[in-house]
Amino acid sequence: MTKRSYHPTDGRTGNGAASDAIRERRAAIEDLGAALRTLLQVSASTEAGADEIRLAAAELRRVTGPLAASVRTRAQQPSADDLLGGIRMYNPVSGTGSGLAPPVDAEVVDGVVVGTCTLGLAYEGPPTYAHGGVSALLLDHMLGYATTASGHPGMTVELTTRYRAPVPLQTPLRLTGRVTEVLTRKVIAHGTIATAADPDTVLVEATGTFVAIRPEKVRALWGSGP
Ligand SMILES: CCCCCCCCCCCCCCCC(=O)SCCNC(=O)CCNC(=O)[C@H](O)C(C)(C)COP(=O)(O)OP(=O)(O)OC[C@H]1O[C@@H](n2cnc3c(N)ncnc32)[C@H](O)[C@@H]1OP(=O)(O)O
Repeated sequence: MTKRSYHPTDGRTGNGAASDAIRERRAAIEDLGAALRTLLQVSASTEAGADEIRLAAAELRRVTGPLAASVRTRAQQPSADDLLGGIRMYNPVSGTGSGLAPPVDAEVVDGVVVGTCTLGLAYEGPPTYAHGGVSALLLDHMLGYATTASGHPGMTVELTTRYRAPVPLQTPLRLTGRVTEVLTRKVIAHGTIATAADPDTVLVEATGTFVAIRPEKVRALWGSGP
């Protein structure tokens, strides 16, 4: 069994060349991301009174100030990222620095991307189950990971999701993504969501088409490059 994955702070980095300062900053970003995730989940589930909620909101605005003093623009990539090394700290699905990300932890096992995550109450759609758009987000990521890992990166041009059964919150999940067909510029991939306890019962599946970006499109979208 062969496995491949990337992680920003435990040495499994893309190029292994991060300086101590970058590693330290990534660890701090992870710390903040973890705190934000806890906050997001608690904020979506707290039954505290209005006074406590207002107090927390004021405190949060206060601590945001120093961070907001130095921010990047849309045109700048995060200095802690390593695009070619596969490290994106703020990816909204897998980024350990993102409060939005569950985060999904994924690795390639024998050509299939296998991911795990648990969705908290902040991702609720129908009561006690995940929002369907969140499932689509997770699957788009798994399929995109699979196409990139197969050496055929591209952008999603079509994603078809089939919701067979609701995805339970606060339950460890198992996600998969695999490339099923490589055409000239198009790659087709398929992915699934199941619970970790019952991986053979597919709750949601998706098929996606990804298109390799032509150099002129790269220039049009990102100028000299993202
Ligand atoms: C260990 C290894 C670790 C690796 C570690 C990686 C980890 C990291 C994982 C991150 C995973 C993130 C995964 C998220 C991926 C997004 O979410 S991407 C964001 C969402 N997608 C977009 O915004 C794309 C929007 N679309 C576009 O900008 C343009 O369509 C594109 C993609 C630039 C292509 O434009 P274009 O070059 O002008 O394309 P065009 O020549 O018109 O069409 C090319 C082909 O595609 C076909 N096509 C175009 N549109 C469609 C369509 N809607 N349906 C079907 N076919 C279509 C055309 O028919 C044509 O096919 P052929 O005629 O050649 O057979």
